[in-house]
Amino acid sequence: YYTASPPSPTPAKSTAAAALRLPPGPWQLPLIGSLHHLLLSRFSDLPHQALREMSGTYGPLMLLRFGSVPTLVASSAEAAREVMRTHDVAFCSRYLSATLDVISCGGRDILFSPYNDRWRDLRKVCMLELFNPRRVLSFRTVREEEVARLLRSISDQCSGHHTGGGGGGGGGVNLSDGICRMVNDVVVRTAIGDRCKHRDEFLHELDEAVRLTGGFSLADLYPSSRLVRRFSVAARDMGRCQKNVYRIIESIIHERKVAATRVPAERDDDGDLLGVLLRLQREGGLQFPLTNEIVSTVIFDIFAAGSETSSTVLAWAMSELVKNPRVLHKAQSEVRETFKGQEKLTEDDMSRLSYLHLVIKEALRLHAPVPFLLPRQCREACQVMGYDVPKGTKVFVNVWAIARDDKFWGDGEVFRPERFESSSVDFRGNDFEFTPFGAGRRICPGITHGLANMELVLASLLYHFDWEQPGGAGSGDLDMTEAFGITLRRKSKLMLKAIPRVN
Ligand code: HEM
Repeated sequence: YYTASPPSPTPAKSTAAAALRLPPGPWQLPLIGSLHHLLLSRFSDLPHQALREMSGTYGPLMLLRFGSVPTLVASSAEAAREVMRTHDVAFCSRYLSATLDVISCGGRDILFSPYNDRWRDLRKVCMLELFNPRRVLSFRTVREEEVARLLRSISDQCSGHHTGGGGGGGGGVNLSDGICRMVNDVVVRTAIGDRCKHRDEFLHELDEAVRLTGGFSLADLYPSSRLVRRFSVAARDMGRCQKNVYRIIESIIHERKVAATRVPAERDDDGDLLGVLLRLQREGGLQFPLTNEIVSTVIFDIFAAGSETSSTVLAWAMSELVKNPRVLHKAQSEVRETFKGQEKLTEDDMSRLSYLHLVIKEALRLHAPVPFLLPRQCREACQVMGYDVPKGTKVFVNVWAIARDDKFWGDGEVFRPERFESSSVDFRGNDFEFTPFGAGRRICPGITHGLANMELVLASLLYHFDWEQPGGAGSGDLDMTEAFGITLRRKSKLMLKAIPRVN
């Protein structure tokens, strides 16, 4: 046994590695490295929690080895600041695991692309066409329509128009699925101008992708072993998932191209992101050929990153509200008193609320949907908090743990939106205690978009319905178990009883 195996992906250079001052970490075994510490932990299926516990012993900057992959784990605000601000240039590339390699077509997208000119260009196009505040605002009607559809579907379930458990009784409304479909419809409409008729199949594949890309499958632990990859169930499932997802997206692109040739006069190139990408593909203008594959990967990124995150946070926010009746009552009173007598809420109304925004902030704090951020990779050897980090090391920033750290938050595990009332701590990448969207060059470009997708729906759910656990269960009984994947969802679907509010 040795305490720190050569962290560099080139173990032959062990003499050079021995001279390095590597970050601390638990002892390692040949072949599996530090994996047994994770597997033997009481949080074996929740690595973000297991690593938080380990950081209590080894400190805020740890070096572990999972299979053959040296992994740096940052677990404090100071360590996060070093990674995402002080050494942002060194850590702004992505680590492409075997499963991520498959779903991102070798990192030819934005989310998992290495730090290069193609990533910069694609990100710039999306910033201009999708993410800037003016553009986000222009999609307001889309959000209002989709929220109205969700509310109608919940009302229908309450009045028994829908089979499968009425909202007023039985098993309750499946709010997880309702929210997920609604947010996906919004994001897809903003990216391609219309709903996706294969939406449910797409969401099913996305579920699979989220589960498979957590980073701890055999293929991800031994990325250089062709044998492991060949026999890995996760790699095989991921391949199938990738084929299905790209078949759906390619059919959307194909239909769009055919429609454009049929009625060229009605072609609105700049109406949505897909139109812009197809125009750029025809006209050139980027520093690289915009192939069909790249267009598909970018559209997939937006569909996936946009809907998975916001719907996960919304499901957690509703769970916390039902679990904390005091907060639910306060948020509901604010919405109902502010808009008393109004038939429905619009986006313009959202600026008149204050507590609701704190509820969303607190849900983002307690349930950072991407617990380790998207994995980064050290591009050049550097020193972090006095330790050497070798080039090629995979990096996790445990933002989930940092946002619950009692040293900073006091009662970090408690859902208490009021904590933000007198605090200037924000999630836009400057306060490293709270970075659910990341920070630095790879910060999420969809913050405004994501917030807009959450505010109106949460306010409307509270305005139009009362919410309870089905079957008269008390609020304390609500299952809050997490399911680990590249995002952190609820393990069980959120089933709640919706009681329409009578004005
Ligand atoms: C609650 C909402 C959201 C959360 C919490 C969230 C969180 C994140 C996180 C943690 C990252 C990785 C950051 C890093 O590594 O530093 C990310 C990246 C990204 N997000 Fe979001 N996101 C949200 C909404 C959205 C939306 C609505 C979109 C698009 C419509 C979007 C598109 C992206 C893209 C394209 C990236 C990749 C950026 C890059 O690698 O350069 N996100 N997001």
